[in-house]
Formats: sequence, C-alpha cells, structure tokens
Amino acid sequence: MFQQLMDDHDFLAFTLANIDKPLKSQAFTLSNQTTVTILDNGVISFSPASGSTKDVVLSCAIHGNETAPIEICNKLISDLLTCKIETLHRVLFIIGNPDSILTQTRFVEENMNRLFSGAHSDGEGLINKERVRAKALEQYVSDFFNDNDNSQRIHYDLHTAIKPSKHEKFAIYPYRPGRAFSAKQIMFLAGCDVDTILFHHEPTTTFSYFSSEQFKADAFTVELGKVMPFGENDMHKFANTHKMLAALITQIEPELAVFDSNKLNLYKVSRSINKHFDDFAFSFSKTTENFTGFEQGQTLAIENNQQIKVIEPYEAIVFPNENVPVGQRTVLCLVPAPNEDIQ
Ligand SMILES: O=C(O)CCC(=O)N[C@@H](CCC(=O)O)C(=O)O
Ligand SMILES: [Zn+2]
Repeated sequence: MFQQLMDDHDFLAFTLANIDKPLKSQAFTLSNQTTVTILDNGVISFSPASGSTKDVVLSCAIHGNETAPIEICNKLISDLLTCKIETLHRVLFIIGNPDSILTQTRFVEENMNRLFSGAHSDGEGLINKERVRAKALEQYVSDFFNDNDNSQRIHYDLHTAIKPSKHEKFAIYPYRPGRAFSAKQIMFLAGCDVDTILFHHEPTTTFSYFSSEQFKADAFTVELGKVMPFGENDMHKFANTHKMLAALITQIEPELAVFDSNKLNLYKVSRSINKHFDDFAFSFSKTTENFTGFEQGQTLAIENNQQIKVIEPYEAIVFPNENVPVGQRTVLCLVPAPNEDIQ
C-alpha cells in the first residue's frame, strides 16, 4: 500500500487512493533520520531525530474545494519525503476531508469547521463522516501536542475564501481571553503575504479555535485567496506563503520584519450574524467582495420581514453566505481594531 507513496511522494494522491481503506499507523525513517508516521488517511507527521523546539500543525482541506492550501501542503510533504528539505521541528500535516476533495465541494454532509471542540458529538452525535473525522482529527492534534510539553505549539489551518476579497490574504485570530496577541505571529503571517488580521470576539467551533483554546497554540485560520479548482491556482501567488512555511519548519527561527501596524490591516469581529429563518437574504449583491464596508443604518440583510442593519458607524463584512443551515453564521461584521493587546 505504501509503495505508491514511496515511488511518487504524492501524499494527496496516496490519500485519495486510499479513502475508506483501513490504514494501520505506520512509521519509517528517512535517510536524514527524520521519522515519518502515517497516522491515518490524510494524516502524516515528521519528527527530526533531535532538537525540536516547535510543534507545528499544518492543516488543509477542512473544506474540500479549497485547493491551493492542499497543493502547498502536498509540495511541502513531498519535499520532506524526498529529503529536498529537512525539518528541524515536529510537523503534523492534515488533509482534513478527503471525501469532499473528491466531490469538489466544501463538505459532503456537514461543514467540518463547525464541528470542533466537541461539537461533533452534540445533538444527534456522530451521525456522519464529517463528525467522525472531526473527532478523530481532534485526537491526532491532541496526541501530537501532548507528546511534547516544552515546545511552542503552532497550528495554521489553511483555507481559501468563497468570495473575492479586498484584502486577498487574511487570517482569523481565534478569541483568546487573557492572552495577548503575538506580534511575532502576526509578522510571520505578514511574511506569508497575509497582511490582514481579524481578531475574533467569541469562542467558535473551528479547528483553529480548538488548538488555540485547548493547547494554547498560536493558531489561526488562514485564508490564502479565492477558492479555485485544482489546476486553476496561480501558484506564484503563494510563493511567499510556501517559502515562509518551509522556513518555519527548516529553520530554528525564520527571520521576521519588525511589527508595524501601519503595514497591516487590523480588524476586530464586532458580531456574527446568524441565520434564524429560512428566508434569510442579504440586501447587497452576490458579487460583493469580502471587506466591503457599510455605513451605520444601512440594511445588510432581511429575514422574517425584519431588517438587519449596520450598528456601528462603519462595519465591513466577511464570509457572506446565506446558504447555511438555520442557526449558523451567515456573515461576520468587522470594525477597525486600533487598540488590541499585541505583544
Ligand atoms: O469564504 C467563506 O465564506 C468561508 C471561507 C472559510 O472556510 N472560512 C472559515 C473561517 C473560520 C474561522 O472563522 O476561523 C470557515 O468559514 O470555516
Ligand atoms: Zn474554508
């Protein structure tokens, strides 16, 4: 079964070829003494022989149609397997939802990025593959981080956005009460061309919040551009992201620019507008880009004959999506964030 991976070093192809085949955890050693462990379909870790000071989780395809992050992770995995690059830190790669890669959809039955921090087992429980997978992924991340108590824990959950964005690459910094935001992390992301940060205002059931909250990891949902099918990503646009992620794992400390808020776009999430009725509809056009701003009093959406208006003097919107189940987020509203505690 592993021969295909040894021959072509294509972990994505290996993952898709082995969906639903029982896969026993298996480890082997590369010529540079890195231990490679395949833990499950789409889950692979690399451990250097010694000296790891960081534990890094790189996840992609939590939404199966978000292909650029999959291509970036697959290239890093391939370069590690061929010893073209050598990691100095423990790294866990996760291809989140292989079934939805095959269907080329965001998810098959349920949005996996609403199922973490135990939400997979709420209500009717583990009734579909996405719920079972979210629970399993929590376990892999927990085992990975718990294996090494002294390391800095990092998790970048890589996505692409459904709509085009005024700021092409941006990251969501999960809610972390009592913990300052990290200037170094923000500058690492800036090095990846991710120059826009959204500070979240409440707990969520996303993968990045899980790692941030449970393991005090420096964790982010990172949006690397717009969703595109395989073969249609302009990989030049991801060169700096790829370069920085490679530097993160192959260097003790990648070189970072000094924090400068003037070079960044910093937003705070002011509220999440959830869907309460089936007739929820936005008042703005379907082509409206992420980060489009609206003035106080403007109507953003209508549901059940009620208008949902802009509350703050100015709110920008991100991730508008009316096609979600009742109870889920339809859009996040953002306000400028000049005074966050960034250290
Ligand atoms: O473009 C969209 O509408 C969604 C893109 C996406 O998948 N975003 C993540 C953000 C998660 C977070 O808030 O940290 C998601 O919706 O799950
Ligand atoms: Zn996504």
